Amino acid sequence: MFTSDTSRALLSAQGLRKTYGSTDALDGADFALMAGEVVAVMGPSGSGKSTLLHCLAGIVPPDAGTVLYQGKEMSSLSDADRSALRRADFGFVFQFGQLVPELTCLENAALPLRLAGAQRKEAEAAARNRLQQLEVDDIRHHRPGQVSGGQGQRVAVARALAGDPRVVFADEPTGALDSVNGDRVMQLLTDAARQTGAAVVLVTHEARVAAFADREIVVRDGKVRDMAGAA
Ligand SMILES: Nc1ncnc2c1ncn2[C@@H]1O[C@H](COP(=O)(O)OP(=O)(O)OP(=O)(O)O)[C@@H](O)[C@H]1O
Repeated sequence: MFTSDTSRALLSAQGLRKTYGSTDALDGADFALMAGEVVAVMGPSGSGKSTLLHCLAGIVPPDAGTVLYQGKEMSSLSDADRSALRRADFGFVFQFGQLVPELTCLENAALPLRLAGAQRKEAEAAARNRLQQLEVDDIRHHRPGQVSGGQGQRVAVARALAGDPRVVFADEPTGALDSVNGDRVMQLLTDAARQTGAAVVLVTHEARVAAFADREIVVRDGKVRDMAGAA
């Protein structure tokens, strides 16, 4: 259930504003995410969903408003500390184009851990666990160009989860897949997140994708509307 008690939230935002030229991408958006919760962010095209996700993840600085992660204001961190936080605590899945074509699926899944300083063996062992969980361990030696769209997205999810993040940010993770593959990716993503205790912020246009979440919110004209009980 949605709560305005942001003091208990793992990640929260208040009064977020972000303007691009004359466009108000966010116009006073509030948000709260509890630990382990899967929240779908819905809304029409151009309503501000991706901008909200980028501000919550510390990728884009809001023009006004605050983002608190574990009670700490993101804007108070240095760029280096924010990057370190993203590497340690956050995982990311996007619609497409996120796997490095020259690396195998296993190397791709292990990449964030390698970038965070883990040894190859240790990083690849953790990545293999996630590839198994996402049912794509068999294609671990393939390169992304040699696997299907659904398999590639499962590798991307395995990569996002390999470092045991507290929050996974997923922006239209099934947007390039047919409904059968999309549903499978969503089932595996949400099962794995629930098993590891990761919270998920899931941006999607599609009600069938949002149905995998615990709760839905709608972004409209840069503002957030809670949809608890209205699904
Ligand atoms: N980097 C940018 N430069 C200029 N305008 C931007 C930028 N990012 C977003 N916008 C604008 O801000 C508004 C919100 O964009 P955003 O991508 O957050 O919406 P969205 O709800 O995720 O849309 P979609 O569902 O189509 O992906 C749109 O009008 C968009 O054109």
